[in-house]
Amino acid sequence: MPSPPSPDGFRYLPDRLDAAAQQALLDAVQQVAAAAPFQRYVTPGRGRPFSIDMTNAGPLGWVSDRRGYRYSPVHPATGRPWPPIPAALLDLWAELAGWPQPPQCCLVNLYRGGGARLGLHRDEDEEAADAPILNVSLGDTAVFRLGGRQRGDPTRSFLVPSGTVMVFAGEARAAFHGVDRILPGSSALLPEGGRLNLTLRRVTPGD
Ligand SMILES: O=C(O)CCC(=O)C(=O)O
Ligand SMILES: [Fe+2]
Repeated sequence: MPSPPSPDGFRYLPDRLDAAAQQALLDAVQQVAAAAPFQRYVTPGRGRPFSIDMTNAGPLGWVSDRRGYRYSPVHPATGRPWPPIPAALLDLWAELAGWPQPPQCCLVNLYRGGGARLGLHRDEDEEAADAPILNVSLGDTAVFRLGGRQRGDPTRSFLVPSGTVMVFAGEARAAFHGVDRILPGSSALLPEGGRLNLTLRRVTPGD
C-alpha cells in the first residue's frame, strides 16, 4: 500500500492519539451513541441503505433520507438535540484546524463487517465550505481513498490506522474521498470490532 498522498492542505497524522487517548475518546463516543443511537440512513431518492451506521454530536448533525442530505439540530428518530461534542475533540480542533470558530458537527460513522464502505464523494453540504474537516479514526484500519477536485481525477488509497488524525483544508477540503473497506480484526480497541470515524465540521459561516 503506497504512502498517503499530499495535496495542498492535507495532513496525515498517524499515532496522533496514543492508546489512552483512543480509549478515552471511545468512551466519550459510546456516551454520545447512548444519547443519540446509531442509525442506518438511506440515500436520497432511491432510499438505498448505507453500509455503515451513523450518529452525531454537536448543535447540528448530518442526516440523510429519501428527501436528501442535510444538517439537522435534532436526531431524526428521537427528536432530541444531539449530545455535545466531546471536549477532547474540541481541543484537537483548536490545536489542528487553524479555524477561528468551533466545529458545529461531529459526524460519527461506524464501519462493521466486510461490506462496510463509503463511496467516493465530496463533503459539500456545509455552507462553510472553506472551513477544514478534521477526521479521527478509532478501531480497525481503513483503506482510505483520496483523489482530486473532479470525480475523474486520479485517486490513491492508503491505510488509516486507529489513532490517526487527518486534516482536510485548502485544496484537500474539496477533494473526492471515500473508504474502500476496513481490515476486520486489525485493532482490538472496539469490543465488538469495527472502525469508528469522527469528522468535525463547521456547517455555517456565522457564529
Ligand atoms: O470514514 C472516514 O474516514 C471518512 C468519512 C467521510 O468521508 C465522511 O463522513 O464524509
Ligand atoms: Fe467525507
